[in-house]
Amino acid sequence: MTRERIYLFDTTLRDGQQTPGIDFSVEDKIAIASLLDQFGMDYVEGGYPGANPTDTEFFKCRRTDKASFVAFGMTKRAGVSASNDPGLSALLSAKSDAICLVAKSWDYHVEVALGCTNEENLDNIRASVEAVVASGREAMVDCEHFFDGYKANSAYALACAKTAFEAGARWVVLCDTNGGTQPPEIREIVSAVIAEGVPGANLGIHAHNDTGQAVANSLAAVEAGVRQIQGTLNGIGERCGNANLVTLIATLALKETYSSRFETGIDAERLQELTKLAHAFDELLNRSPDPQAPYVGASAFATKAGIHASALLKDPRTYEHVAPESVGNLRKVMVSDQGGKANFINALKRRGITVSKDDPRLDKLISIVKEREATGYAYEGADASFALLASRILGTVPDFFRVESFRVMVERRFDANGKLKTVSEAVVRVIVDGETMMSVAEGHGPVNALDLALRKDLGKYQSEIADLELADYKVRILNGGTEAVTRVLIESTDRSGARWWTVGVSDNIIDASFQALMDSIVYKLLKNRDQVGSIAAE
Ligand SMILES: CC(=O)SCCNC(=O)CCNC(=O)[C@H](O)C(C)(C)COP(=O)(O)OP(=O)(O)OC[C@H]1O[C@@H](n2cnc3c(N)ncnc32)[C@H](O)[C@@H]1OP(=O)(O)O
Ligand SMILES: CC(=O)C(=O)O
Repeated sequence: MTRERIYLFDTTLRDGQQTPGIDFSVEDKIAIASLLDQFGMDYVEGGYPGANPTDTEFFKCRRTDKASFVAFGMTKRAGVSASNDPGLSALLSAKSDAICLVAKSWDYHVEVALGCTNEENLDNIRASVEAVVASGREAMVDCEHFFDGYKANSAYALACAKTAFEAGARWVVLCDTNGGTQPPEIREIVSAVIAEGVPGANLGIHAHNDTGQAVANSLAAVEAGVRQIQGTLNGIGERCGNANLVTLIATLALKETYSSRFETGIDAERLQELTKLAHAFDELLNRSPDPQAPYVGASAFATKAGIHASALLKDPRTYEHVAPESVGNLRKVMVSDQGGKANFINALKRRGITVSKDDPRLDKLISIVKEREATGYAYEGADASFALLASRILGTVPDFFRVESFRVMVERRFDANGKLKTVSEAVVRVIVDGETMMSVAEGHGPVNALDLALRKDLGKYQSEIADLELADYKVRILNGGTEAVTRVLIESTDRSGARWWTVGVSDNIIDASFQALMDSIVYKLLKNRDQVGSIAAE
């Protein structure tokens, strides 16, 4: 059976730009447009030329090779001709393959926001689309508030959509601008528009996520007949965001109910780069990827429940709706107080440690992890601390060095210029091969000072940890009050690009940090010797 083509329209650089807290530079836009283009989107909407200097600059040249490069802007205003409307002129002079015009389709908005008559608005739509078509560009119209407009005055909303289509718009995009419409309403209204003469092959959907239904609404619209979906990477966008194209791409490709009837421009091979795309985008935004993002989150194929892990290891299909590798993600079986033997055996196997199910040391490891987690440790997020603990229980870890004592001071004082300053200083005494070394360091805060002092002089191991860097530091207070128990998680990295997490728990934040720092250094020394795991493999 031939499958119908669904066109993917990405508005990350336009509606995504309307996300609170997100502000793209021209360089950001160039990088993101290139990611989207290479991934295989059909349309990349770059922004609103004429609205701000960034977007005007961005549209000075075409920014995609394969995808159609789209400029966004509003229809002409009432009372001026298309050729005399400055906004439309700016749009027409932008270097784009297509122009997406936003048009009012709710009569209430025409009255309140535009302050013109319904007829004038229809005329604005018609004249603007005709101007775009005359410029040789593909025209499309985002019918703003289409679903709310349809519910208030279906004849007028339909008239707007039909006017756009009859004037030559390749796509008439039905927008759930306020994001409150529900999937059954989307299905019913899209079907009515098609029945009124705008073919599904010319209809698109633009859904917002204000009730968490943007993806479901987009799919409902596809089921009812639309053939273009607008959305953004990782669902960014105004307020609660837009339909998440990452989720939609995977669903359309991997769920039989859609994949048997539809295809997008993303083939199975490209789909395996989906996780990379989603994470690369977060990297550009300088934010951590959402671990629970469908398909691409770090937890999307992770399990810490013992019952699940046991079955999953017999056959992954027992607890996975699709194979993680189909979207370039990974299966993760974690260790925690929710885990049974299967979780632990699998976690150890990943580190090259083979241990049999009836080995009493395995029971000991499980009970220590469970006891420690009860006091606040969290090994599922601290892989390196788990590896060290397992290595210590199942085998041995060399005593590279011993910290005899440490002292951390925080002093608030006036400096030589009379400026009030808070200074942190740490002193650490370390014994390596029977020799005591004392290091002193000042840091931005007490933990930084302790870290610097600890890594300042490790005798014969010093050169080995020269490339060790702390990448992240997370503190979690496990119960309230100033005497609370604190969990510290530290992410470390080195020149090889490897990253590892370690954990410390104490009612003293410095002590908790010290434990995590120590684990990180010892892990690094083991790692340098390729001994992570293998020392325990007996
Ligand atoms: C649902 C959406 O996401 S639509 C996209 C929304 N995105 C943005 O607004 C971001 C970019 N916008 C901007 O930078 C500015 O709003 C501009 C440059 C477009 C316009 O700025 P200004 O001319 O100062 O107008 P302002 O923003 O105050 O108000 C919008 C104007 O556009 C008019 N307008 C709104 N939609 C349309 C439309 N579809 N067709 C014609 N005119 C419209 C409004 O009536 C209002 O006109 P008024 O100034 O005569 O009252
Ligand atoms: C056009 C648009 O972004 C909307 O209606 O939501």
